[in-house]
Amino acid sequence: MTQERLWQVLDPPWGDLHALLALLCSSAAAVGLLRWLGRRQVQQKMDEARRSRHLALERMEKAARRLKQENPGTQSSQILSLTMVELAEKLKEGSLSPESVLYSYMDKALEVNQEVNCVTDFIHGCEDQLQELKKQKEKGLLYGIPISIKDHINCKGHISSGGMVKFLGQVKEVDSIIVQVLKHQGGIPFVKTNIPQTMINYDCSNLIFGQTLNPLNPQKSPGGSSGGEGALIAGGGSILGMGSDVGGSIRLPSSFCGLCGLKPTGNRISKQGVVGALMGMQSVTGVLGPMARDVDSLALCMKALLCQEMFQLDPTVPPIPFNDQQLGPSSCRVLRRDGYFQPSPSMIRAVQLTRQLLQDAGHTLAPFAPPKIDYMVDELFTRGIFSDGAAHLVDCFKGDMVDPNLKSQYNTYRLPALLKRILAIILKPIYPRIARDLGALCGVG
Ligand SMILES: CCCCCCCC/C=C\CCCCCCCC(=O)NCC(=O)O
Repeated sequence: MTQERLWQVLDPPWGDLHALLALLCSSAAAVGLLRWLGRRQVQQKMDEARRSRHLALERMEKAARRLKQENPGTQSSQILSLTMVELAEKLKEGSLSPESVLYSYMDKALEVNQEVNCVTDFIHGCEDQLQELKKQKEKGLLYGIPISIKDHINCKGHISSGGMVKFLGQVKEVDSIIVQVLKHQGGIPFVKTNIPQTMINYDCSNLIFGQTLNPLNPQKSPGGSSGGEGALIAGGGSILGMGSDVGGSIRLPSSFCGLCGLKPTGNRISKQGVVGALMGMQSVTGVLGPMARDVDSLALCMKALLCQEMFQLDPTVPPIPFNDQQLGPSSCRVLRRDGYFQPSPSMIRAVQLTRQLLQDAGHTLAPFAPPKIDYMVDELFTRGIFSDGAAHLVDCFKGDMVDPNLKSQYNTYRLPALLKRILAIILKPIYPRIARDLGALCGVG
């Protein structure tokens, strides 16, 4: 009776329940088919990107072989053992040729990549650049230095994937400003390196290019998000790399891989020409910066980057050159613990040793305790980077698959704000920190 009345009200054109069921089933099948097609499209794009990488690495192998044949008698192991400052000097005085240095690093990078999966592309224009260098009237500060570039920093003729399917196939038509300046200073960008999907992560894995391992211990992560850089430089396949950092993406992989990394002050280096998942946030500034084996290399790189070329190409960068003076004895603050994360015994020991070394080198040291650490982390940092409630970040996953390493993070980001707030209230007595994270993930407004 009720069913009959329902049919009367609905006045179904199909006539009976079977037709309704058939419609429901076929709708479900259509949805399933569309999803399957969508996933297949994503899979095809990822396969295509992997094929391109494979071809690029084959091309790199051939180029290295050719350069080797053209420069017989080069002592690659000797070149690879030089510090960046020593290498720069030898290149400048002409006792080493940019060709021999480039192919030594290309060879080594290919070897390291086999072990830890850190290279995503070969910047084939580096061969033309060897010729360009010969035309430059003055030898720049990075003359002939091979440089690795994090995936998301645009290089002409290459994609910047950000570890996301949505950026695949978008070949960049111009170099980012940082790459233009590196080239202006004689540097030779030669490979691009792996990152985690979206780069908002401290590991280094994405579904397109896979997981990067730590060359010091392949059971471990190199850290992220500039993890491909960390792994390649620590493995000896690059002497200088360009990374980026919002909340640790240069500092963490540098630390995990036993390297030096610098997160410069916001807007010190132009960010024009990079892709990312967190665009436009103003309160927490993302920056590009160098990673290398020692501090002198970072200083040389910063000196090279902070030049007229950079200030002219991007007038929003304050035209303040590198200040050599500050490399002398200085007054430093030592952060023994930040009051938020528990340091491991090895970290405590490392800080103590560094403190001693700095003191012995004549620096004046004083303790430093960051004020209001909980407020800084939760309210200024987390709420700052997710000021839109992580909406833009969640949007980046549309038409993509989520890397298993990011699943729990992603699922948390996409909870409705009301649910995040309710969960925060429930979890507050047991897990106050997670509760504060959830509150901060609601964003502002
Ligand atoms: C049960 C799961 C709970 C998940 C809670 C998630 C809370 C997330 C809070 C903060 C995460 C912040 C991650 C920031 C990573 C930043 C890395 C970075 O610097 N990337 C920028 C870059 O590469 O340029």
